[in-house]
Amino acid sequence: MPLPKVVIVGRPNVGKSSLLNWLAGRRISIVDDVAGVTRDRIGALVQLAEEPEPRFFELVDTGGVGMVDRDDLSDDVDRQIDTAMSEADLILFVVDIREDLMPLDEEVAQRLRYLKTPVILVMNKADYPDLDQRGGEFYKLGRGKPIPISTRENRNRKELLKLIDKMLPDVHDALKPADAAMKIAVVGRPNTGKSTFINTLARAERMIVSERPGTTRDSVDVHFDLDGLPFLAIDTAGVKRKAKIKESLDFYSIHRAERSVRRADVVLMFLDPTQGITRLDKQLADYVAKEYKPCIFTINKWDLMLADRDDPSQANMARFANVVQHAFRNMSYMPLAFITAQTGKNVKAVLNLAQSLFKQANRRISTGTLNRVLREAVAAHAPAMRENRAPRIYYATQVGTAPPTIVLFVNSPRLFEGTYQRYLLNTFREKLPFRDIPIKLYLRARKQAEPGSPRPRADGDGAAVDPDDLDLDVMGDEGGHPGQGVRYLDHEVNELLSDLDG
Ligand SMILES: Nc1nc2c(ncn2[C@@H]2O[C@H](COP(=O)(O)OP(=O)(O)OP(=O)(O)O)[C@@H](O)[C@H]2O)c(=O)[nH]1
Ligand SMILES: Nc1nc2c(ncn2[C@@H]2O[C@H](COP(=O)(O)OP(=O)(O)OP(=O)(O)O)[C@@H](O)[C@H]2O)c(=O)[nH]1
Repeated sequence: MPLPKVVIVGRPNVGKSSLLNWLAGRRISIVDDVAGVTRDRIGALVQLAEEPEPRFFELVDTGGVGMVDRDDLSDDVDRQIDTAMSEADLILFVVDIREDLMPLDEEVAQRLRYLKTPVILVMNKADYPDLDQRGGEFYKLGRGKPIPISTRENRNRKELLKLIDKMLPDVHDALKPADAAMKIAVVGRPNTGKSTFINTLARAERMIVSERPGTTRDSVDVHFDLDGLPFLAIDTAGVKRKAKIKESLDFYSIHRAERSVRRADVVLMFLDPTQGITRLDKQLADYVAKEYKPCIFTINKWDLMLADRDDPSQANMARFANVVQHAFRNMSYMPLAFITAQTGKNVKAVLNLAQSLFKQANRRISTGTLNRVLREAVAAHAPAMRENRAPRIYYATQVGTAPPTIVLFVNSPRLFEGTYQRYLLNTFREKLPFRDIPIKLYLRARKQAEPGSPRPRADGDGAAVDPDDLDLDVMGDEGGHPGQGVRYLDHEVNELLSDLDG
């Protein structure tokens, strides 16, 4: 079961980040008084049901995703909707009840109109009940009965959570059918051979290929079958169309690549070994990591690196693997594949590997297994004392898939350093079937050692929040160790496609 995702949209300054902090039970908020402050998308884990069967959803604030161009706020709205569209199970559309209905509110409503995703219209800043009646105007947005709330005065938090609980579609139903195509995004700098790769796939006899328009202009989604497994290469530019404008990886194409990444189950990040690695490659890889997408560094044009026959290919691979590991040191779990798109060498193998990553991302580990691995990890290397307090881990549970999302119940999240969290993540990857993919880790405070006993709630509804009882921000998969876990893919046996061009 994937972790249900609730995404917040709305024009600047309506209180989107305040809402996120308030629902997540955070006292320290990351709120800024300046409208449209650039910040990264942030997420938090919100608990719906208590133990013994804790139930969570992930709340994502899309405000200020990427750059916000003040002159073109609708571009920002576009990005929010894009994110919501590709990720949300439920959307919280926030407006400011103390202001009139703004054109930008209407623009958001307009864009949401075409989505199937359920939407709750949230009127924020209803600091006292008299303000609620101002909300009549927002019925115009065509979203039914809006709910007035105040993050500042802590009004209607429980009511909103109840509504979210009711509206959140049963994610079991939303599960992909087993035979659904795996979506792969082929991204990378211009000229790295992405189109050649797709064309090679499209020409392969045993692949049934069909095209249909992708989400962006000039792009298509290419369906194909490989050994009975359906694949979908998304947002592929100009398949079979050889004449194309050599666009630089500018703002537009980064935007487009990011969109493909968001839609993808697995990303193939193309690199050209003859060109080295640039800042733009890093920017793209960072985005992939931030989205917790399984990814294969696909080093194409490997034929050119083999030109020097004196250099054994393995040594050459190891050298380039080192370069990649060094450049993307936080992403050492991502496997590498060396391919020659032009001849088809390893093209099939890279797709098999993608399939394996896809499976890993969708695996669910039982709480028993997870806690056995956790106990062993802690026994091998206990977290160090901090602030004269002993960090304690009670238990862990996997609350979602794709990415695998694990909640760790601890005495106080503050006591756990990043390095210890990374140690746990690496251990999980090593001992659980998550070897090649990012894992999301949340730390949550609970006071008692035994699951099942009541814990104080970081509820916000009048209850005092213990500063320790705050959600620690998601621990990303950062700071891996260069050189660790390098895997090459160069299966001679998988050269079935190698004579395509012949
Ligand atoms: N009166 C009142 N003000 C609020 C409430 N919630 C948020 N605010 C204020 O509204 C302003 C904007 O809040 P943010 O949470 O930064 O809004 P945002 O929608 O995330 O804004 P952007 O980051 O620009 O997209 C801040 O000054 C908050 O203090 C509320 O319930 N009542
Ligand atoms: N030697 C060699 N050349 C390749 C290989 N794959 C692609 N090329 C060449 O690299 C050049 C760029 O390939 P494209 O497939 O157009 O690259 P792209 O990434 O789609 O480029 P954009 O559409 O500009 O983003 C072409 O001249 C290809 O023939 C390969 O495996 N080996």
